[in-house]
Amino acid sequence: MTDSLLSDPLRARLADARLYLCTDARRERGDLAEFLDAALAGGVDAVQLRDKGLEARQELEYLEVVRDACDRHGALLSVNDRADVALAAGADILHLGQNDLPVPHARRILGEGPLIGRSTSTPALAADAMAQPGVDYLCTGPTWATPTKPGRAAAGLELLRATAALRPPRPWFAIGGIDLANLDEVLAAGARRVVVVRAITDAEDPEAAARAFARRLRALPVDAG
Ligand SMILES: Cc1ncc(COP(=O)(O)OP(=O)(O)O)c(N)n1
Ligand SMILES: Cc1ncsc1CCOP(=O)(O)O
Repeated sequence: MTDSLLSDPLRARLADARLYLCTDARRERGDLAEFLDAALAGGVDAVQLRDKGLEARQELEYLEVVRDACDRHGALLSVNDRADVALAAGADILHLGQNDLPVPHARRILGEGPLIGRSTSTPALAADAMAQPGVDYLCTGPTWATPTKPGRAAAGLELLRATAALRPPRPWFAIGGIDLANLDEVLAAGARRVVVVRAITDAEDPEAAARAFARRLRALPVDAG
């Protein structure tokens, strides 16, 4: 990948992102649109539909709703795991885990278009991902164990401190068990961007929750990455 983050409009938008929401398809599409309008009005910068139970056709139907909501609010649309679905949905981002498509293969399918994000769970994996051409951002965690990703041990705040110490040249996000009550610990560990699920999807007032995250995340400067 090139490191010309700010010369590419999509990478510039990613560099500005602080709050990344993953949501499942538990809501009907009309309710999903309303929920997303609230979360995006509150300050969510990127939305991923993360629902392992959907077939591609259903996923695309839901992604239309997410695409429209992101367009209304100028946010980035992210697709999890599948390069074909990302292309078909006109996604801005494809997010890949350690066991998903290798980045060069995904890039071959995607061409120059969407950005690619990579999950990491140790500082060594983060360093490795940063060294890979084509990785546009990292996501590291789970910081705390979470029912949203069962069976995965907590990596702890130490993972965030170690990742921050690497001074990643690309944006990096902390994930896993993050909520408004522990956000200060996440920020103190050096993270400046977060991915959240339940803290917004389960919030009584998703707009207020997103606004509180965004205000506190945007109060601090980010590094070049
Ligand atoms: C933005 C973002 N970050 C991390 C993940 C987790 O991806 P992965 O490790 O591949 O796990 P699954 O989501 O596939 O269960 C993500 N999806 N999005
Ligand atoms: C997808 C994923 N990958 C690592 S933790 C996680 C889920 C985070 O969800 P929550 O914010 O509800 O803890």
